[in-house]
Amino acid sequence: MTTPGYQSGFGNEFATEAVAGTLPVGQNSPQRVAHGLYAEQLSGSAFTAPRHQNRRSWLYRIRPAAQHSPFVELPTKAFHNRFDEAPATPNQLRWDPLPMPSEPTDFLDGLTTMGGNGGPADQTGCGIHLYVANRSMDGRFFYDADGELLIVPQQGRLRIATELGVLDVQPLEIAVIPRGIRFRVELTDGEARGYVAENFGAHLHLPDLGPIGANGLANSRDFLTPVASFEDVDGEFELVAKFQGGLWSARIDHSPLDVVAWHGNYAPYKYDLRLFNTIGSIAVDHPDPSIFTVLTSASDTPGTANMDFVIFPPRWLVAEHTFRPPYFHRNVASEFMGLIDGAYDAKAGGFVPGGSSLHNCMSGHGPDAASFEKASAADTSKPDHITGTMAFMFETRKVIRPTTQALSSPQLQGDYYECWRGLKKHYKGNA
Ligand SMILES: O=C(O)Cc1cc(O)ccc1O
Ligand SMILES: [Fe+2]
Repeated sequence: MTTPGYQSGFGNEFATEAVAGTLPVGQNSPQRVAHGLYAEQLSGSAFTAPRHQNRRSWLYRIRPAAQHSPFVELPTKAFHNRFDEAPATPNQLRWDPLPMPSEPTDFLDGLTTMGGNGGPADQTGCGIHLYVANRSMDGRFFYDADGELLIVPQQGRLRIATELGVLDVQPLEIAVIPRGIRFRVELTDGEARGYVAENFGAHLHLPDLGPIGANGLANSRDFLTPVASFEDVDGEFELVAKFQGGLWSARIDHSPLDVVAWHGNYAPYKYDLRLFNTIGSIAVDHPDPSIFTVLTSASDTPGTANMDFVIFPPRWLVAEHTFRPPYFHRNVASEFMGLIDGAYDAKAGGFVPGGSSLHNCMSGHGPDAASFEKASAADTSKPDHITGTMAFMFETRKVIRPTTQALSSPQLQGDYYECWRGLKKHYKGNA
Protein backbone atom coordinates (compact mmCIF):
# COMPACT_ATOMS: atom_id res chain seq x y z
CA MET A 1 0.00 0.00 0.00
CA THR A 2 1.42 3.35 -0.95
CA THR A 3 1.01 6.34 1.31
CA PRO A 4 -1.59 8.70 -0.10
CA GLY A 5 -0.59 12.23 -1.06
CA TYR A 6 -2.38 15.27 0.32
CA GLN A 7 -2.88 18.96 -0.37
CA SER A 8 -3.16 21.32 2.58
CA GLY A 9 -5.79 23.96 3.43
CA PHE A 10 -9.46 24.21 4.34
CA GLY A 11 -11.94 24.70 1.47
CA ASN A 12 -9.22 25.69 -0.99
CA GLU A 13 -9.55 25.69 -4.76
CA PHE A 14 -7.47 22.56 -5.27
CA ALA A 15 -6.20 21.24 -8.60
CA THR A 16 -4.76 17.74 -8.89
CA GLU A 17 -4.13 15.21 -11.63
CA ALA A 18 -2.94 11.60 -11.42
CA VAL A 19 -2.07 11.69 -15.11
CA ALA A 20 -0.21 14.79 -16.26
CA GLY A 21 -1.95 16.99 -18.79
CA THR A 22 -5.51 15.94 -17.86
CA LEU A 23 -6.91 19.17 -16.38
CA PRO A 24 -8.22 21.49 -19.08
CA VAL A 25 -6.68 24.93 -19.24
CA GLY A 26 -8.87 28.05 -19.26
CA GLN A 27 -12.19 26.15 -19.24
CA ASN A 28 -13.96 23.31 -17.41
CA SER A 29 -15.75 21.42 -20.13
CA PRO A 30 -13.76 21.16 -23.35
CA GLN A 31 -15.36 19.56 -26.39
CA ARG A 32 -13.04 16.59 -25.96
CA VAL A 33 -11.32 16.02 -22.61
CA ALA A 34 -7.68 14.90 -22.63
CA HIS A 35 -7.04 11.11 -22.64
CA GLY A 36 -10.66 10.37 -23.66
CA LEU A 37 -12.08 11.20 -20.20
CA TYR A 38 -15.51 12.59 -19.35
CA ALA A 39 -15.97 15.94 -17.60
CA GLU A 40 -18.50 16.05 -14.76
CA GLN A 41 -19.40 18.76 -12.27
CA LEU A 42 -20.18 17.80 -8.66
CA SER A 43 -22.05 20.63 -6.92
CA GLY A 44 -22.22 20.71 -3.13
CA SER A 45 -24.09 24.00 -2.89
CA ALA A 46 -26.78 25.79 -4.87
CA PHE A 47 -25.33 27.11 -8.13
CA THR A 48 -26.06 30.62 -6.90
CA ALA A 49 -24.82 30.28 -3.31
CA PRO A 50 -22.71 33.28 -2.26
CA ARG A 51 -19.13 32.86 -3.40
CA HIS A 52 -17.76 32.18 0.11
CA GLN A 53 -20.26 29.33 0.53
CA ASN A 54 -20.18 28.03 -3.02
CA ARG A 55 -18.75 24.52 -3.29
CA ARG A 56 -18.21 22.53 -6.46
CA SER A 57 -15.58 20.43 -8.13
CA TRP A 58 -14.96 19.42 -11.72
CA LEU A 59 -14.13 15.74 -12.17
CA TYR A 60 -12.35 14.22 -15.20
CA ARG A 61 -13.21 10.55 -15.15
CA ILE A 62 -13.17 7.33 -17.14
CA ARG A 63 -16.98 6.98 -17.08
CA PRO A 64 -19.62 9.47 -15.91
CA ALA A 65 -21.37 8.84 -12.58
CA ALA A 66 -24.66 8.31 -14.46
CA GLN A 67 -23.55 4.89 -15.72
CA HIS A 68 -25.01 2.19 -13.46
CA SER A 69 -28.13 -0.02 -13.27
CA PRO A 70 -31.26 1.31 -11.53
CA PHE A 71 -31.25 1.47 -7.74
CA VAL A 72 -33.51 -0.84 -5.75
CA GLU A 73 -34.41 -0.08 -2.17
CA LEU A 74 -32.69 -2.17 0.50
CA PRO A 75 -34.49 -3.26 3.66
CA THR A 76 -33.72 -0.81 6.46
CA LYS A 77 -31.46 -2.17 9.16
CA ALA A 78 -29.59 -0.36 11.91
CA PHE A 79 -28.47 2.66 9.83
CA HIS A 80 -31.33 5.08 9.20
CA ASN A 81 -32.80 8.48 10.01
CA ARG A 82 -35.98 7.52 11.90
CA PHE A 83 -35.72 9.95 14.78
CA ASP A 84 -39.43 9.81 15.65
CA GLU A 85 -39.57 6.13 16.68
CA ALA A 86 -39.48 6.79 20.42
CA PRO A 87 -40.38 9.72 22.66
CA ALA A 88 -37.37 12.02 23.06
CA THR A 89 -36.22 11.59 26.64
CA PRO A 90 -34.95 14.19 29.13
CA ASN A 91 -33.06 11.42 30.94
CA GLN A 92 -29.27 11.48 30.99
CA LEU A 93 -28.13 8.51 28.91
CA ARG A 94 -24.82 6.71 28.67
CA TRP A 95 -23.70 3.66 26.72
CA ASP A 96 -20.77 1.26 26.85
CA PRO A 97 -18.87 0.70 23.58
CA LEU A 98 -20.45 -1.55 20.98
CA PRO A 99 -18.68 -4.93 20.91
CA MET A 100 -16.90 -5.98 17.73
CA PRO A 101 -19.25 -7.89 15.41
CA SER A 102 -19.22 -11.69 15.48
CA GLU A 103 -20.16 -11.93 11.76
CA PRO A 104 -18.10 -10.43 8.90
CA THR A 105 -19.24 -6.79 8.85
CA ASP A 106 -17.94 -3.91 6.77
CA PHE A 107 -18.13 -0.18 7.59
CA LEU A 108 -21.51 0.26 5.92
CA ASP A 109 -23.14 -2.79 7.50
CA GLY A 110 -21.54 -1.85 10.82
CA LEU A 111 -23.30 1.50 11.12
CA THR A 112 -25.86 1.81 13.94
CA THR A 113 -27.93 4.95 14.38
CA MET A 114 -28.05 6.26 17.94
CA GLY A 115 -30.27 9.27 17.32
CA GLY A 116 -30.53 12.57 15.58
CA ASN A 117 -32.71 15.49 14.67
CA GLY A 118 -34.07 17.20 11.57
CA GLY A 119 -33.50 15.10 8.50
CA PRO A 120 -32.51 14.97 4.89
CA ALA A 121 -35.86 16.31 3.69
CA ASP A 122 -35.47 19.46 5.84
CA GLN A 123 -31.75 19.77 5.15
CA THR A 124 -31.18 20.61 8.81
CA GLY A 125 -30.04 18.68 11.85
CA CYS A 126 -27.85 15.62 11.95
CA GLY A 127 -27.83 11.87 12.40
CA ILE A 128 -25.53 10.33 14.99
CA HIS A 129 -24.20 6.86 14.29
CA LEU A 130 -21.65 4.38 15.65
CA TYR A 131 -19.70 1.90 13.55
CA VAL A 132 -18.00 -1.38 14.31
CA ALA A 133 -16.41 -3.35 11.47
CA ASN A 134 -14.14 -6.34 10.98
CA ARG A 135 -13.79 -6.44 7.19
CA SER A 136 -13.10 -4.02 4.39
CA MET A 137 -15.80 -2.98 1.94
CA ASP A 138 -15.09 -5.39 -0.88
CA GLY A 139 -16.59 -4.83 -4.32
CA ARG A 140 -18.97 -2.18 -3.07
CA PHE A 141 -19.05 1.56 -2.83
CA PHE A 142 -21.23 4.02 -0.92
CA TYR A 143 -22.37 7.59 -1.14
CA ASP A 144 -24.63 9.60 1.16
CA ALA A 145 -26.95 12.02 -0.64
CA ASP A 146 -28.50 13.03 2.69
CA GLY A 147 -25.56 14.62 4.44
CA GLU A 148 -21.84 15.00 4.77
CA LEU A 149 -20.19 12.37 6.95
CA LEU A 150 -17.89 13.37 9.80
CA ILE A 151 -16.05 10.16 10.71
CA VAL A 152 -14.36 9.95 14.12
CA PRO A 153 -12.32 6.72 14.42
CA GLN A 154 -11.89 5.44 17.96
CA GLN A 155 -10.14 2.13 17.24
CA GLY A 156 -8.43 0.89 14.09
CA ARG A 157 -7.09 2.74 11.08
CA LEU A 158 -9.28 3.31 8.02
CA ARG A 159 -8.25 3.73 4.43
CA ILE A 160 -11.06 5.70 2.80
CA ALA A 161 -10.71 5.42 -0.96
CA THR A 162 -12.88 8.15 -2.50
CA GLU A 163 -13.58 9.38 -6.00
CA LEU A 164 -11.26 12.30 -5.34
CA GLY A 165 -8.41 10.35 -3.74
CA VAL A 166 -7.39 8.28 -0.75
CA LEU A 167 -7.51 9.31 2.92
CA ASP A 168 -5.71 7.29 5.59
CA VAL A 169 -7.23 8.10 8.98
CA GLN A 170 -6.42 6.75 12.40
CA PRO A 171 -7.82 7.33 15.88
CA LEU A 172 -7.19 10.96 16.92
CA GLU A 173 -7.78 12.02 13.32
CA ILE A 174 -11.14 12.76 11.69
CA ALA A 175 -12.35 12.61 8.10
CA VAL A 176 -15.16 14.48 6.37
CA ILE A 177 -16.74 13.00 3.24
CA PRO A 178 -19.00 15.54 1.53
CA ARG A 179 -22.52 14.65 0.46
CA GLY A 180 -22.58 12.59 -2.75
CA ILE A 181 -18.93 11.56 -2.93
CA ARG A 182 -18.53 7.81 -3.55
CA PHE A 183 -16.13 5.89 -1.41
CA ARG A 184 -15.01 2.53 -0.02
CA VAL A 185 -13.70 1.97 3.52
CA GLU A 186 -10.86 -0.51 3.98
CA LEU A 187 -9.69 -1.61 7.42
CA THR A 188 -5.96 -1.44 8.00
CA ASP A 189 -5.96 -3.23 11.35
CA GLY A 190 -8.65 -5.89 10.85
CA GLU A 191 -11.12 -4.26 13.24
CA ALA A 192 -12.44 -0.73 13.62
CA ARG A 193 -14.83 1.21 15.82
CA GLY A 194 -15.87 4.85 15.81
CA TYR A 195 -18.52 7.52 15.56
CA VAL A 196 -20.16 9.30 12.61
CA ALA A 197 -22.10 12.54 12.45
CA GLU A 198 -24.23 12.80 9.32
CA ASN A 199 -24.73 16.52 8.83
CA PHE A 200 -27.92 17.34 6.93
CA GLY A 201 -27.39 21.10 7.25
CA ALA A 202 -24.88 23.67 6.05
CA HIS A 203 -21.38 22.38 5.34
CA LEU A 204 -19.04 22.08 8.27
CA HIS A 205 -16.54 24.88 8.29
CA LEU A 206 -14.02 26.48 10.61
CA PRO A 207 -15.52 28.68 13.33
CA ASP A 208 -14.87 32.42 13.27
CA LEU A 209 -12.15 33.34 15.73
CA GLY A 210 -13.39 36.79 16.83
CA PRO A 211 -11.04 38.38 19.36
CA ILE A 212 -8.80 35.28 19.33
CA GLY A 213 -7.34 36.72 16.13
CA ALA A 214 -6.09 35.20 12.92
CA ASN A 215 -4.70 31.94 14.37
CA GLY A 216 -5.72 29.26 16.82
CA LEU A 217 -8.10 26.36 17.38
CA ALA A 218 -8.02 24.26 14.19
CA ASN A 219 -5.74 26.01 11.73
CA SER A 220 -6.67 25.91 8.06
CA ARG A 221 -3.31 24.58 6.84
CA ASP A 222 -3.63 21.42 8.95
CA PHE A 223 -6.62 20.15 6.94
CA LEU A 224 -5.56 17.66 4.28
CA THR A 225 -7.37 16.80 1.06
CA PRO A 226 -6.20 13.87 -1.09
CA VAL A 227 -4.51 14.23 -4.42
CA ALA A 228 -6.22 12.55 -7.38
CA SER A 229 -5.84 8.79 -7.51
CA PHE A 230 -8.00 6.44 -9.55
CA GLU A 231 -8.87 2.83 -10.32
CA ASP A 232 -9.44 1.60 -13.87
CA VAL A 233 -11.21 -1.64 -12.95
CA ASP A 234 -14.13 -3.43 -14.58
CA GLY A 235 -16.17 -6.05 -12.71
CA GLU A 236 -19.42 -6.82 -10.91
CA PHE A 237 -19.71 -4.19 -8.18
CA GLU A 238 -22.41 -2.69 -5.97
CA LEU A 239 -23.07 1.00 -5.49
CA VAL A 240 -25.08 1.80 -2.34
CA ALA A 241 -26.74 5.20 -2.03
CA LYS A 242 -28.27 6.70 1.08
CA PHE A 243 -31.23 8.72 -0.11
CA GLN A 244 -33.90 10.35 2.10
CA GLY A 245 -33.06 8.10 5.00
CA GLY A 246 -33.11 4.81 3.09
CA LEU A 247 -30.42 2.68 1.48
CA TRP A 248 -30.56 1.85 -2.22
CA SER A 249 -28.41 -0.59 -4.17
CA ALA A 250 -27.38 -0.53 -7.84
CA ARG A 251 -25.18 -2.78 -9.90
CA ILE A 252 -22.20 -1.06 -11.49
CA ASP A 253 -19.79 -2.75 -13.88
CA HIS A 254 -16.75 -0.68 -13.02
CA SER A 255 -15.16 1.00 -10.05
CA PRO A 256 -16.69 4.48 -9.62
CA LEU A 257 -13.37 5.60 -8.15
CA ASP A 258 -12.20 6.43 -11.67
CA VAL A 259 -11.51 10.17 -11.42
CA VAL A 260 -8.14 10.79 -13.06
CA ALA A 261 -7.98 14.50 -12.25
CA TRP A 262 -10.14 17.09 -10.53
CA HIS A 263 -10.19 20.69 -9.48
CA GLY A 264 -12.43 22.62 -7.12
CA ASN A 265 -13.33 23.21 -3.50
CA TYR A 266 -15.80 20.33 -2.87
CA ALA A 267 -13.65 17.49 -1.63
CA PRO A 268 -13.06 15.14 1.29
CA TYR A 269 -10.55 16.09 3.95
CA LYS A 270 -8.95 14.89 7.15
CA TYR A 271 -7.62 16.60 10.24
CA ASP A 272 -5.35 15.47 13.07
CA LEU A 273 -7.00 16.46 16.35
CA ARG A 274 -3.57 16.54 18.02
CA LEU A 275 -2.81 19.67 16.01
CA PHE A 276 -5.69 21.61 17.59
CA ASN A 277 -4.35 24.79 19.20
CA THR A 278 -6.31 24.62 22.43
CA ILE A 279 -7.06 27.95 24.06
CA GLY A 280 -8.35 28.25 27.61
CA SER A 281 -8.56 30.31 30.74
CA ILE A 282 -5.30 31.66 32.21
CA ALA A 283 -7.13 33.51 34.98
CA VAL A 284 -10.22 32.07 36.61
CA ASP A 285 -13.19 29.88 35.69
CA HIS A 286 -13.84 27.13 33.17
CA PRO A 287 -14.60 28.51 29.69
CA ASP A 288 -17.66 27.40 27.77
CA PRO A 289 -16.83 24.46 25.48
CA SER A 290 -17.40 26.57 22.35
CA ILE A 291 -13.72 27.48 22.79
CA PHE A 292 -12.98 23.89 21.73
CA THR A 293 -14.96 23.97 18.45
CA VAL A 294 -13.13 22.25 15.59
CA LEU A 295 -15.85 22.53 12.94
CA THR A 296 -19.30 24.08 12.88
CA SER A 297 -22.36 23.87 10.66
CA ALA A 298 -24.26 27.16 10.64
CA SER A 299 -28.04 27.37 11.01
CA ASP A 300 -30.29 30.21 9.88
CA THR A 301 -29.75 31.93 13.27
CA PRO A 302 -26.37 33.66 13.58
CA GLY A 303 -24.30 32.17 16.42
CA THR A 304 -26.63 29.19 16.90
CA ALA A 305 -25.09 26.24 15.10
CA ASN A 306 -26.98 23.44 13.39
CA MET A 307 -24.21 21.28 14.84
CA ASP A 308 -20.76 21.77 16.29
CA PHE A 309 -17.92 19.29 16.51
CA VAL A 310 -16.09 20.05 19.75
CA ILE A 311 -13.09 18.26 21.29
CA PHE A 312 -11.65 18.03 24.80
CA PRO A 313 -7.95 17.54 24.08
CA PRO A 314 -4.93 17.29 26.39
CA ARG A 315 -4.28 20.70 27.98
CA TRP A 316 -2.98 22.57 30.97
CA LEU A 317 -5.49 23.70 33.57
CA VAL A 318 -4.18 26.75 35.41
CA ALA A 319 -7.25 28.71 36.52
CA GLU A 320 -6.80 29.79 40.14
CA HIS A 321 -9.33 29.29 42.95
CA THR A 322 -11.53 27.68 40.32
CA PHE A 323 -13.46 24.45 40.02
CA ARG A 324 -11.47 23.32 37.00
CA PRO A 325 -13.44 20.45 35.38
CA PRO A 326 -16.63 21.07 33.38
CA TYR A 327 -19.13 22.87 35.62
CA PHE A 328 -22.61 21.58 36.50
CA HIS A 329 -24.93 22.88 33.85
CA ARG A 330 -28.09 22.76 31.84
CA ASN A 331 -27.95 23.86 28.25
CA VAL A 332 -30.46 24.80 25.58
CA ALA A 333 -28.34 22.82 23.12
CA SER A 334 -28.19 19.02 23.15
CA GLU A 335 -24.93 17.16 23.65
CA PHE A 336 -23.87 13.74 22.37
CA MET A 337 -20.39 12.84 23.60
CA GLY A 338 -17.87 10.15 22.74
CA LEU A 339 -14.47 9.24 24.10
CA ILE A 340 -11.62 8.40 21.71
CA ASP A 341 -8.87 7.89 24.25
CA GLY A 342 -8.09 8.04 27.96
CA ALA A 343 -10.47 9.45 30.55
CA TYR A 344 -12.71 12.54 30.57
CA ASP A 345 -12.08 15.03 33.36
CA ALA A 346 -15.75 15.24 34.37
CA LYS A 347 -16.19 11.48 34.76
CA ALA A 348 -14.04 9.36 37.06
CA GLY A 349 -15.62 6.13 35.77
CA GLY A 350 -18.26 4.70 33.46
CA PHE A 351 -17.43 6.82 30.39
CA VAL A 352 -14.91 4.64 28.60
CA PRO A 353 -13.20 4.86 25.19
CA GLY A 354 -15.74 3.91 22.54
CA GLY A 355 -18.63 4.74 24.87
CA SER A 356 -21.19 7.49 24.38
CA SER A 357 -23.40 9.80 26.39
CA LEU A 358 -26.38 12.00 25.64
CA HIS A 359 -27.48 15.05 27.63
CA ASN A 360 -30.45 16.66 25.96
CA CYS A 361 -31.83 20.19 26.10
CA MET A 362 -32.01 21.42 29.74
CA SER A 363 -31.12 18.03 31.26
CA GLY A 364 -28.88 18.67 34.27
CA HIS A 365 -25.43 17.11 34.12
CA GLY A 366 -21.79 17.70 34.96
CA PRO A 367 -19.01 16.09 36.99
CA ASP A 368 -19.77 12.85 38.76
CA ALA A 369 -19.43 12.67 42.54
CA ALA A 370 -15.84 11.38 42.51
CA SER A 371 -14.69 14.06 40.04
CA PHE A 372 -16.44 16.76 42.06
CA GLU A 373 -14.80 15.73 45.34
CA LYS A 374 -11.36 15.50 43.73
CA ALA A 375 -11.54 18.86 41.96
CA SER A 376 -13.02 20.61 45.02
CA ALA A 377 -10.01 19.52 47.07
CA ALA A 378 -7.33 20.17 44.39
CA ASP A 379 -4.53 22.67 44.98
CA THR A 380 -5.27 25.34 42.35
CA SER A 381 -2.08 27.26 43.03
CA LYS A 382 -0.38 24.65 40.82
CA PRO A 383 -1.06 23.85 37.14
CA ASP A 384 -2.63 20.54 36.29
CA HIS A 385 -1.65 18.76 33.06
CA ILE A 386 -4.45 16.72 31.49
CA THR A 387 -2.77 14.19 29.19
CA GLY A 388 -3.54 11.10 27.17
CA THR A 389 -7.19 12.02 26.64
CA MET A 390 -9.48 12.94 23.76
CA ALA A 391 -13.22 13.30 24.24
CA PHE A 392 -15.53 14.97 21.76
CA MET A 393 -19.06 16.30 21.48
CA PHE A 394 -21.58 16.57 18.67
CA GLU A 395 -23.59 19.53 19.96
CA THR A 396 -26.81 20.36 18.19
CA ARG A 397 -29.36 23.13 18.30
CA LYS A 398 -32.29 20.71 18.12
CA VAL A 399 -33.04 17.97 20.64
CA ILE A 400 -31.29 14.68 19.85
CA ARG A 401 -33.96 12.01 19.60
CA PRO A 402 -32.55 8.56 20.42
CA THR A 403 -33.59 5.63 18.27
CA THR A 404 -35.42 2.61 19.64
CA GLN A 405 -32.28 0.51 19.16
CA ALA A 406 -30.23 3.01 21.22
CA LEU A 407 -32.81 2.99 24.03
CA SER A 408 -33.09 -0.80 24.11
CA SER A 409 -29.39 -1.46 23.59
CA PRO A 410 -27.67 -3.85 26.02
CA GLN A 411 -24.92 -1.23 26.18
CA LEU A 412 -27.25 1.36 27.75
CA GLN A 413 -26.18 1.94 31.35
CA GLY A 414 -29.35 1.76 33.42
CA ASP A 415 -27.58 3.18 36.46
CA TYR A 416 -25.98 6.24 34.84
CA TYR A 417 -28.00 8.70 36.96
CA GLU A 418 -26.37 7.23 40.06
CA CYS A 419 -23.05 8.88 39.22
CA TRP A 420 -24.54 12.07 40.71
CA ARG A 421 -26.28 10.34 43.64
CA GLY A 422 -23.13 10.44 45.79
CA LEU A 423 -22.90 14.24 45.65
CA LYS A 424 -23.23 15.13 49.33
CA LYS A 425 -25.20 17.93 50.81
CA HIS A 426 -22.45 20.16 52.17
CA TYR A 427 -24.68 23.10 53.06
CA LYS A 428 -24.96 23.54 56.77
CA GLY A 429 -27.33 26.49 56.85
CA ASN A 430 -26.40 29.99 58.00
CA ALA A 431 -25.06 28.87 61.35
O1 LIG B 1 -19.21 17.40 29.72
C1 LIG B 1 -20.05 18.05 29.08
O2 LIG B 1 -21.23 18.07 29.39
C2 LIG B 1 -19.57 18.92 27.94
C3 LIG B 1 -19.18 20.25 28.45
C4 LIG B 1 -17.87 20.50 28.74
C5 LIG B 1 -17.50 21.73 29.25
O3 LIG B 1 -16.21 21.94 29.47
C6 LIG B 1 -18.45 22.68 29.53
C7 LIG B 1 -19.78 22.44 29.21
C8 LIG B 1 -20.14 21.22 28.64
O4 LIG B 1 -21.40 20.96 28.28
FE1 LIG C 1 -22.63 19.41 28.89
